[in-house]
Parts: sequence; structure tokens; C-alpha cells
Amino acid sequence: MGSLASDHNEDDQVPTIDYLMLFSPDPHQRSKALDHLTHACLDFGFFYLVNHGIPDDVFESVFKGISDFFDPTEVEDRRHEGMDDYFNRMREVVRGLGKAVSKTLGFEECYIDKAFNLESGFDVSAMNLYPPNFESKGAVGVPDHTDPGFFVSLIQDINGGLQILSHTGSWINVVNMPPNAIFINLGDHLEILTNGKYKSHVHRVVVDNNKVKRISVATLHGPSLDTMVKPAPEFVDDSHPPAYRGATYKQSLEANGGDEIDVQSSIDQLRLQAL
Ligand SMILES: O=C(O)CCC(=O)C(=O)O
Ligand SMILES: [Fe+2]
Repeated sequence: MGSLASDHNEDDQVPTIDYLMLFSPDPHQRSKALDHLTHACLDFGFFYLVNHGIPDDVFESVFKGISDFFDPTEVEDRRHEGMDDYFNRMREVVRGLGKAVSKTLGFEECYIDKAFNLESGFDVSAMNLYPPNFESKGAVGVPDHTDPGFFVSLIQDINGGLQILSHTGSWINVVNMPPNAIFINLGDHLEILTNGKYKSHVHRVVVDNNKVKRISVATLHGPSLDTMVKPAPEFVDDSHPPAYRGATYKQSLEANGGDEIDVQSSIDQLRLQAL
């Protein structure tokens, strides 16, 4: 395994997107915010989302629920209520963001909602608790991967550990996420739909710097399972032949083998060889 403390780490150059501004009634503000989002999607593939309207206490109750869940002395409790509230609110934020991202692609705002049939979208959440682990230098919490789905939303109780590979090939330490921001990462299926225009970025979690436990919730927001996802005709032409084969979301979640849906990336299996 290579060195994780790479020479090329960059401390946090993650764009910040103001959700409210994307829907500002002032057309000038709105268009500035959308330009900013276009830049974040094209040149980064990830960003901090602020002003999303999910109250702080909703995040707090999710972290508390996860903390209790991993605590063997804690009995089964009411954690599900807080979780459901969080998931429902996050889904709404993500659908709103889909409208804005549709516009950055030059489409009507319902484009992503329709392309992925988000009325019955398939979301999966990973709830992670990383214990303090500063003795095992270089330990990998989660190895390099991209995620299926069109957006991944991530919340965390403290900064530190998440690294994402930038478009220039350097690992960015995600360490300056504002409290109660949502880290949004574009997923494999947005990359497929846009024929590689909006890319899904490799990320990982290192735990060697954690002095205290860290909790995160990563939700993979996906199309409905029966949605056929393939490069949309708008992104395909002679100089941009289709770079991925089409598959239903379910098929792509099964493409790693086995008969079961797994929620690992299978974008490598869907990539077509360049002629
Ligand atoms: O915990 C994190 O910061 C990221 C976890 C992650 O990438 C995932 O669950 O897909
Ligand atoms: Fe991930």
C-alpha cells in the first residue's frame, strides 16, 4: 500500500454552494449562484452545501442515534424518528439540488427528476462511526472508491479523515467543512447520464489523525431501481461517443457479481472501451 500521507495533499479547496441563492428571486443572484454550481460540478465534482434549511437539531439527533446504536450499553431506543426526519428532509434538499444541477446542464429544472424517476428514487445510507485510531498510522477507514447514485450527501459530526481526489490528481483533505453543511459528491450515475461531463470522484477515509471518534452519514441518492441509465443523447456526438453502456439502476448495482444488489461502484464494468 502506498503512503497515505501523500505529498500532494491540498488542504481543503472545496467550493461552497449556497442552496438558497440557487433559488433566489433575484435573477442576477440566481444566475451567479448557478454559475458557481456549474464550476463546482465541472471542475470539482463535490462541494459544501450551506443554507439548505435542515435545522441543526435534526443533524444532532442523527449523530446521537448513531452513537447510541454503536454503544453496547445503550438499549434500543427512539432513534428511528430522528433518522426518518433527516432522510425525508435530505431527499427534498437533493431533489431541489437536482433542479439546479439540471439548469447547469442547460435543461429544464425537472430534467434530473424525470431522468432518474426520483418520485421512487432508491436511496441507501451508510452510517459510519470511526473510533479514535491515532496509533495505527496510515490506517484506512474506507478505501478508495466512487459511489453509485447521482448525488451522495454526507454529514459528519467533526472534520477530519475524508479525502477526495481532485480533477488535478491531488488528494484534498476535507477538513474545513462548516458545521451543519452537507458535503455533496457527484455519483457514478450522473457521470453516466452526462457521458462523463460531470464526474464521480474517488474518495477515501483515513483514520490515523482521529483523536476522537467521528460519525458520518453518507447517503447514496439513486434513480428508481428500474430506471435505465445511459448517456443522454444531448451529451453524445461524433467527438463524444457513448462512454458507458446502459443498464437499469438495479442491474448496475448487481454488476459486481452475485445475485444481490450491492451498493458498490460498478462504473468500471459499465465503461465502454474507447475505439
Ligand atoms: O465517512 C466518510 O467521510 C465517507 C464515507 C463514504 O465515502 C461512504 O460511506 O461511501
Ligand atoms: Fe463514499
